Amino acid sequence: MSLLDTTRPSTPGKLKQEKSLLYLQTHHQRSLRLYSSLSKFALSSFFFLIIFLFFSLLSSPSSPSNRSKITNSLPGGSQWEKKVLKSARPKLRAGFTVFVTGAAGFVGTHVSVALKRRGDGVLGLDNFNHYYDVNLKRDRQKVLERSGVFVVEGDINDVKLLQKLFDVVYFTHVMHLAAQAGVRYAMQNPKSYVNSNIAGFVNLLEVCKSADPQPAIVWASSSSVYGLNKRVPFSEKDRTDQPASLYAATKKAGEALVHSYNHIYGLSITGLRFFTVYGPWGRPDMAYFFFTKNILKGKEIGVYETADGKSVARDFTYIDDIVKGCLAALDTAKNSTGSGGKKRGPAQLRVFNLGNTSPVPVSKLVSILEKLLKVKAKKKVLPLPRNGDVEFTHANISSAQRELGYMPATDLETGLKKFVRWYTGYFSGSKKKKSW
Ligand SMILES: O=C(O)[C@H]1O[C@H](OP(=O)(O)OP(=O)(O)OC[C@H]2O[C@@H](n3ccc(=O)[nH]c3=O)[C@H](O)[C@@H]2O)[C@H](O)[C@@H](O)[C@@H]1O
Repeated sequence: MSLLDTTRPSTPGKLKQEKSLLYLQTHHQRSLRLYSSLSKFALSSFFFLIIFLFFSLLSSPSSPSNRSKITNSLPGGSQWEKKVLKSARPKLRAGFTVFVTGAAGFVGTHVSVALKRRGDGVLGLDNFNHYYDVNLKRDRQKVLERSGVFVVEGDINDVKLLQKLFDVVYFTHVMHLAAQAGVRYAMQNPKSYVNSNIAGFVNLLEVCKSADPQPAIVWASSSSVYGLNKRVPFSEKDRTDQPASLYAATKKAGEALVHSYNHIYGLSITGLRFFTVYGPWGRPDMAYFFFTKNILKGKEIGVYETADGKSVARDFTYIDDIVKGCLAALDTAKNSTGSGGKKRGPAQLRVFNLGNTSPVPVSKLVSILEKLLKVKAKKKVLPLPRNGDVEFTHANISSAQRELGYMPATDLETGLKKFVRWYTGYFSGSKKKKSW
């Protein structure tokens, strides 16, 4: 319109015609210009888009090369399978191929490293749950990696994953240590105990029973199955039908489950009743660990005593002794007799106490820690809460001694010294943290 406004027509009649003609012409020209610049813009945008898509396809994770890299490192991918096979391959010809569940746990890490060191193949599995500090589990995983043990991140409740692992590797043995541990936490989260210690265990047994050939299984039961048993020292022949906690009940359930899998499917199974295992890289939910932490921080610690005024006592067992017992159980395990879910004959079924045979009152544990840490503890004596704790534990180990050659060699003071050395190194952030 501005062009029309500035053109002054000579006659008014002509003006209308000229004006409309001029309007049509200029409108047409403007439209042409507009269309041409629009089409130029569209064309260049189109080219720009093509170039952008081309480069983003090249660099994006979904480009064919990257995509295959990612899928290869996921469970089932070829890189992943390579790692699994490398870790599981024994160095020695007669070496075992052991599947260790709960491999990034306290006992799992120690057992896996010991097996790998002596030349067995080890594949780990761990779900890295948040029951306690995951950083500690990740640091244990680094230790395992340095020893050549690959830990698959997954849960024993994941049947497909277990199946996949058993398809890829022929395991001669399974060392089943994955569990929801801790006596007192069972009151807060009972389901997690049922989920891991019963449902997860059944999944694992199902996969093992169908494997061809079947592996021999060694698994972690607990001293807590003795519950309210009063006969001391606790013998494998004593009654275990009075669990004092849900945790103990799920471990006892595990013992009943393995009986049926042994009976029906011919799986060779050995249960190990661990007695309050302690040591470097231990579990922060256990008393010796959080007592150390709280004593060093000047915080109060609650020391339980029985109704008649005695300190509760535990048959504290050092980790290295437990590792020896686990390896001996694997070494003496006979082959399973079934295959592909069918039993061919009776199979081995064993249960052993792995303890230290010398119960120590918790008050004594505290005085040893005070001496080692050179700090006086702020103790508060409390009545033993009704949360599933038992008053004392004491292992009779004659059966393990006879059949496994098990002989604990570390007393509580020596073991705690090693724990305190590790603890102070690890939490000071020094390079010692990285050493095993
Ligand atoms: O061997 C076992 O059967 C069990 O050993 C430990 O269970 P627990 O012996 O209760 O070990 P802690 O929780 O470290 O307790 C050790 C002792 O310290 C006492 N305690 C615990 C906590 C506390 O605040 N004060 C205290 O005096 C307990 O009553 C117990 O006598 C493990 O946590 C279980 O997973 C394992 O199965």
